[in-house]
Amino acid sequence: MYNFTSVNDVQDLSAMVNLGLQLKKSPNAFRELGKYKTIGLLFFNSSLRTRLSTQKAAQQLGMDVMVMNVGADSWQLEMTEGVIMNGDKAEHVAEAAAVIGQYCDIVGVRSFPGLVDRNYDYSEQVLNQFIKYTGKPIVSLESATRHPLQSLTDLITIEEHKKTARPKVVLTWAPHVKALPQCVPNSFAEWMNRADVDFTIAHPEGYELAPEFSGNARITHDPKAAFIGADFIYAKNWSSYKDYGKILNSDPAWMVTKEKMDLTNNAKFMHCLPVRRNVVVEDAVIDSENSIVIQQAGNRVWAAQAVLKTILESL
Ligand SMILES: CCC[C@H](NC(=O)CCC(=O)O)C(=O)O
Ligand SMILES: NC(=O)OP(=O)(O)O
Repeated sequence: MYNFTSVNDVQDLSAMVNLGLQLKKSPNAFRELGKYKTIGLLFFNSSLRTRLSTQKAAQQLGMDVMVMNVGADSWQLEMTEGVIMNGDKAEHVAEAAAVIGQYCDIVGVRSFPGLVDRNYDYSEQVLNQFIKYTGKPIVSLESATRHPLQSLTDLITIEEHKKTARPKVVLTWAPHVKALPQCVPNSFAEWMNRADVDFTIAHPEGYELAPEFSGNARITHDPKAAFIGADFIYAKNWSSYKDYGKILNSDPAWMVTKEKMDLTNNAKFMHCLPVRRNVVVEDAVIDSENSIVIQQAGNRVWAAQAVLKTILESL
């Protein structure tokens, strides 16, 4: 594996999941592998889990780590090709990425979508420019359309906690006060459609994900029905893909409540975090023993370490 930007970069999904679980048991088994190698982690947007877990994973493989908040710590970058740079942006991504590629053996990039121009976002302009100009392996730390480290984490967590061979997994939309990316649900759906699970997506009308992501998932527009008999409830807000970047619904009936969780097969509650308590999910659920959001966040380290180990072995 060279780049890690989507599930398509993973040759053997169950082997990658098992590697994550193996590393969780023996975190320092490969501490020599990344010695004298450097990873650069670039953040155009905020992060807690991705920033800390990826650093920890790299350190546990013996790597040196450099972290930069692009635009805040560095120069404002011009991302558009062929423009006259007479505005407020001092550096073009062509030079910035190429220079970063001189310093790093692997580069991680977080760059959320603008949620204005769907074609621009869904063509992954920013991620592809770093792939083009760094000349080094790129790991997505959440791009304009996907969050693959989160999705590998989610699959590892489901594998760890499932009680049946083919669990019923439900991705349920939940309200939010802001227009959020489709990255996490896109990516979760992409990975679940390749995993051995019974997968349902529940969302209001108008929140259909792009078909290349929702795939053959069962879809329902009923905020309760999918909870019946579920083994895993994965809650997430996203803005409309069809009416791009818009908030079409804020009905609190879509919030995850104990009443709805009581319809499940004693389901585990999952969320990628950060989560808006009592908007997305009520305290009674996220504070219950059915919530595995902290264990899920802990597994971010093992997902990142499995990916970095696999890339290091191909260098
Ligand atoms: C891992 C999730 C990152 C991001 N979440 C947010 O931007 C939440 C921001 C907020 O709640 O104000 C998202 O939804 O893609
Ligand atoms: N889930 C996740 O990626 O969290 P951060 O945005 O805090 O990194």
